[in-house]
Amino acid sequence: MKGNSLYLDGVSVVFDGFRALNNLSLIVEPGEMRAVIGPNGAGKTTMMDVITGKTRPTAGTVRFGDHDLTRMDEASIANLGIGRKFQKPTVFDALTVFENLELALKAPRGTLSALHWRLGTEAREKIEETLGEIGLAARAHDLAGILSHGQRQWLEIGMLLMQDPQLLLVDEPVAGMTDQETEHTAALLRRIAGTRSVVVVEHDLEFVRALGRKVTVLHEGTVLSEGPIDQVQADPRVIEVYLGR
Ligand SMILES: Nc1ncnc2c1ncn2[C@@H]1O[C@H](COP(=O)(O)OP(=O)(O)OP(=O)(O)O)[C@@H](O)[C@H]1O
Repeated sequence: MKGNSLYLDGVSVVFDGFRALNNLSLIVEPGEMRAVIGPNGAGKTTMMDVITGKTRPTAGTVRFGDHDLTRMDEASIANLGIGRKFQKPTVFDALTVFENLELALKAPRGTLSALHWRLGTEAREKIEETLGEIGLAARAHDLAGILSHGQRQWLEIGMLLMQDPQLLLVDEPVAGMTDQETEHTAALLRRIAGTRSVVVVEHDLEFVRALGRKVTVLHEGTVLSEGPIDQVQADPRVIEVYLGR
């Protein structure tokens, strides 16, 4: 499929002599969904920060297709189509679900006034398509403030989708969710991946299993193990440093 691969090669991040990332290499293909797990302090957040330009690597290559992300600022990286969902939702409680999605739509630039109506229709269609994708069509005109924790997380994912990302980085999406919400989130992310790449950082291994995709285990800033969940869970190195604790 078309789209860009995410390519990290030999990436290190050193904070005051401490190696948060240590020669990390990782490739995420266009349309792929990758789960990243690892114990506290493994470097998962730092990896996301390096991809989004929040943290500059001390060494190594970070590319998205032909773009060298180490030379770009956060806004330019976001404009390439790399979206990040943090753990804490930032939806507007006093607006409806529909209005939150509308607000997240990129304002069309340099639009002629004659095109406004048509673009308005396109925007509405896009919002409706996204409502379907995140499973909140029936809640479109409810205030975001009355949504459940899980529904707010889905709305936030929807707000990112409004910006047509090529790569979505999702940080601990199921923390605090009910089992049913967790299952719904796995299905939602499986739907989203395919037309976009998705990198999910998560502690909940049952959720990672439900995603059913390749897993990367980080430890001490580098890749300890990579493969299907059954394979990494059976890897003695993983059992020793992470799963067995
Ligand atoms: N700005 C910073 N200055 C100094 N050390 C930092 C900084 N940011 C992160 N670290 C350290 O780097 C290591 C990796 O942190 P990181 O947050 O990337 O791990 P993580 O895998 O996301 O952990 P968690 O699962 O707890 O969120 C940790 O030991 C952390 O204390």
